[in-house]
Amino acid sequence: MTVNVGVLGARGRMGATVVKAVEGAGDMKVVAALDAGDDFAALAEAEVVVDFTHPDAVMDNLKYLVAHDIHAVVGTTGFSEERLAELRGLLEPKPSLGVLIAPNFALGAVLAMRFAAQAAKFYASAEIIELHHNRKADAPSGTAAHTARMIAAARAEAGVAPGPDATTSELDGARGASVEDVRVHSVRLPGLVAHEEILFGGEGETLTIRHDSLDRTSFMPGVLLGVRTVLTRPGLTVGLENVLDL
Ligand SMILES: NC(=O)c1ccc[n+]([C@@H]2O[C@H](COP(=O)([O-])OP(=O)(O)OC[C@H]3O[C@@H](n4cnc5c(N)ncnc54)[C@H](O)[C@@H]3O)[C@@H](O)[C@H]2O)c1
Ligand SMILES: O=C(O)C1=N[C@H](C(=O)O)CCC1
Repeated sequence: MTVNVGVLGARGRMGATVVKAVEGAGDMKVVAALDAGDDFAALAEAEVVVDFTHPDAVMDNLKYLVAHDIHAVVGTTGFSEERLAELRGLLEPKPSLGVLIAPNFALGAVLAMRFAAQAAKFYASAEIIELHHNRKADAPSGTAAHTARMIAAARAEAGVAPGPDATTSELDGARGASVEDVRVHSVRLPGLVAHEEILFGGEGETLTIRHDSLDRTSFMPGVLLGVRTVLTRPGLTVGLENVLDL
C-alpha cells in the first residue's frame, strides 16, 4: 500500500528535505508540496500531511487538516500546553484521526531526552544548552523545552527538588530561561544545525549528555516512521519516544 503524503513548508529547509525523503521511500508518495500562500485544496488526495512551517502558522494548518480528516505529522515547534489542549478538543469528535507532534525526529535526540529523564532522578541540579543555526525563529528550541519538561516530570515522580543555586545578582538573561525550574541557554550561530547538551551536577562530579544533528537528513527516518505510524495511532501523540520501541 502506498501512503499519499502532503508536505507543508515544502520550500523550507526541513520541508524540502522531507519531500526528497518521501520520494525516496518505497511505500509513500508526495501528492502535494505546498508552502505559504499556496492553495490547500491541493491536499485533497493526501492521507497524511507533514508540517514543518512556523510556530505562528502551525495551529491554523492543523485546524484545516483536522477539519478535512487528514492525519498529521508535525515537526514545527512552539506547542504550549494550551495549544495541545485545544488540539485534543479538536480531535475529540474525530476518533479515528491521528496527529503526531515531535519536537525532534532524530533518534539520538529522542534517546538523549530519555537518558536525561533517567538521570534527573539522581541529580537534583540540571541545566540545558541548546545550539542551533542563526536562522531559527524560536528560542528556546522545542527540543530543549520538551527535555526540561521531561526532567521536571521525572523529578516530580521521584520527589527530587531542583538543586540549590546561590545566584543573587545577575545580568538579565545571564542564567538563561527557566522552563519548569530547569535553566535553558540558547546559542545561535551560522554553521550549526541542531545540538543539545544536558548537564547534570552532583557531589564531586558532572554528567553531560550531548546530541548533534549534523545534517537535516538525521530527522528523516523519524519523520517517515511517523507517517507510517500515525495512520493507525488515533488521537494526539506528543514525542517520538511514544512511537519508538525504547
Ligand atoms: N521536529 C524536528 O525534528 C525539527 C527539525 C528541524 C526543524 N524543526 C522545526 O520545523 C520548523 C521549520 O523549520 P525550518 O528550518 O524548515 O524553517 P524554514 O523557515 O526553512 O521553513 C519553513 C517554511 O514554511 C513555510 N510556511 C510558513 N507558513 C506556512 C503555511 N501557513 N503553510 C505552508 N508553508 C508555510 C515558509 O515559507 C518556509 O518555506 C521550525 O519550527 C523548526 O523549529 C523541527
Ligand atoms: O532547526 C530547527 O529549527 C530545529 N528545531 C527543532 C527544535 O526547536 O527543537 C529541532 C531541531 C532543529
